Amino acid sequence: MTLALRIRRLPHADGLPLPAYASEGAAGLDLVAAVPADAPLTLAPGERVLVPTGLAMALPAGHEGQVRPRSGLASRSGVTVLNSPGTVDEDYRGEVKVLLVNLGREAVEIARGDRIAQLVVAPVTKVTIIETGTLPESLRGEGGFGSTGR
Ligand SMILES: O=c1ccn([C@H]2C[C@H](O)[C@@H](COP(=O)(O)OP(=O)(O)OP(=O)(O)O)O2)c(=O)[nH]1
Ligand SMILES: [Mg+2]
Repeated sequence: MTLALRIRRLPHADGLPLPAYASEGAAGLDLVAAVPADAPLTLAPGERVLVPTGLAMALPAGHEGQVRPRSGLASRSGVTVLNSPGTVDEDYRGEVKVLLVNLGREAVEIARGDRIAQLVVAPVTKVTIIETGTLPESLRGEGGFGSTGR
């Protein structure tokens, strides 16, 4: 099934490709950096930066956008999405931005049009909160954080 994703291009995304699936079966739409052509970003080791995509969107009802790292960029240079997976809410109409962090040992340059992350559109399950004094029993109980062994 294919849903429509309405995207508004902001002026600084002029001439850049819209998010696109890199292959027929790709799960994520690649997002590109909408930084000025004459002012690439340089990410020093340990530095983080909010990178503009130049795009605003209206996600399909009942869906979110997950901003995820690209494994190639991460393995090559150590650059990943700091708040991974970032959450784009269905009702967000501002510019989608990508919070990159350089976990590598060398500075990395991010130029206009570089594919920096990918957006996975996923259904959201909504719940109704019911406060209660007792929870249903379970086999696991309160065991967690390694309780089943290494
Ligand atoms: O990687 C991200 C994460 C978030 N957002 C935008 C869309 C999202 O709908 C909004 C809020 O994100 P989130 O709820 O993660 O941030 P918050 O710190 O809780 O801010 P808010 O108080 O605005 O919800 O910021 C992005 O553009 N990129
Ligand atoms: Mg929030």
